Amino acid sequence: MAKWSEPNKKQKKLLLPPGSMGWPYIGETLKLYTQNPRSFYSKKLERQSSPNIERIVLGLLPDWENKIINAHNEMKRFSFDVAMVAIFGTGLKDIDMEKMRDFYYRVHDGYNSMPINLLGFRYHRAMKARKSLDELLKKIITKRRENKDGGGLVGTLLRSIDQLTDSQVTDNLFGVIFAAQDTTASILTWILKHLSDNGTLLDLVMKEQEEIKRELIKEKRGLTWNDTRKMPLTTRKIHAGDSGDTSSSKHCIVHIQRSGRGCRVPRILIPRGWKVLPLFRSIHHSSDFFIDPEKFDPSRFQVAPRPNTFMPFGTGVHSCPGNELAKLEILVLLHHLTTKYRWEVVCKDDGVEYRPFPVPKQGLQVKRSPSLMWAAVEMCFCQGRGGGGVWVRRMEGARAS
Ligand code: HEM
Repeated sequence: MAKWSEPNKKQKKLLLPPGSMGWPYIGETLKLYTQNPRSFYSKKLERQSSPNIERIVLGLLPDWENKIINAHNEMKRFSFDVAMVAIFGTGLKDIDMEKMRDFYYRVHDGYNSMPINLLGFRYHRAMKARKSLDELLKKIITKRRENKDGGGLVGTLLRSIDQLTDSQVTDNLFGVIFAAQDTTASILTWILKHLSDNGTLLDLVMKEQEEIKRELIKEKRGLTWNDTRKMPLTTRKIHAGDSGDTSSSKHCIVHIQRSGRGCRVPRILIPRGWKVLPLFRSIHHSSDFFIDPEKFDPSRFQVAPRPNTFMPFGTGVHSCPGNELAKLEILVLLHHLTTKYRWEVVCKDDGVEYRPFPVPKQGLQVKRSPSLMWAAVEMCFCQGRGGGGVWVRRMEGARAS
């Protein structure tokens, strides 16, 4: 069994500051051992993921039966489960998922809070949970190493054992869960809302998905990665969801390194050595590049946007290595949702909340879906129901698949 050693000078630079709960230097770490920060999740793995994602979706949707549920919370649950499969592969039996989720949620709850490390404060709870999460992850890592289990991202990280310390592996795993969960959940929540608000778009998506479903029934098989390539319309909805309300609130750091005084953009001189944080959301919402940018209009993506005007997954070496996985999981969920259920946002336009990713605010009323043939999923943003987001209720009478 390999031994963990003290980090060397190069590794120390990559560790989180002591006591930190924040974002690890994932891209840097990945670059260190792969020379390519984009390779942690291969195309092959992504393609093999559809059955696992489908299993998660099929486990999740019936859970909504006859209940009012908070869609944003459900989407967070879903994207967390998918992230777990991406990280640990399919061997999740040895992992206490609920414990992991609980610790992670507590960290998440406090990472943006006042840094008061005293009993009773959110930050304190988050720090404690981060420690417990680390211990849990380290136990799994040790077991995986002993069993020479090379599945998932953790397998890839462990193979780079000469270069990564124990803490670096756990930091990276934590960072990937963080990067994978809120982003995807936020986009899915908005897509559900926008599709529900726009019956014509929903009909078009349903039509596309029904066609694929017919093929699956005929060939008696589940959804594959290739099937998701035949969903251009639904994919455009994802782009619209990502560029509209949801457009990534992450940022990309541009380090101004040019010689001389710096770099000049129209009207502003950015001095040499400065770091600039472009906010992609403002680019996606700019009427310089998009007609009626506030409108949820997937048809705008029938034509490719101008270069560098649409970057929901970032750009450059630190752009999102999980982008294909994210699109895959969204498409798989939308396929099952639109072919088996009908839903309705019942309380509309109560505004947007940033946590930090945009999600619908709480505080709207529920209205029942008129559909008879379909199972209906009612959604609203109800005040005081904890967590906020879209509230969903599924009703009886689902059309058999
Ligand atoms: C729709 C969902 C997602 C969106 C909109 C999104 C967006 C982004 C963006 C904009 C960045 C760049 C941040 C920057 O430049 O500072 C990023 C980085 C990253 N994303 Fe995603 N992401 C999504 C899903 C995922 C998923 C599912 C995973 C993993 C399974 C993931 C893993 C990562 C990682 C590890 C990074 C850091 C890369 C680096 O620093 O080099 N993301 N993401």
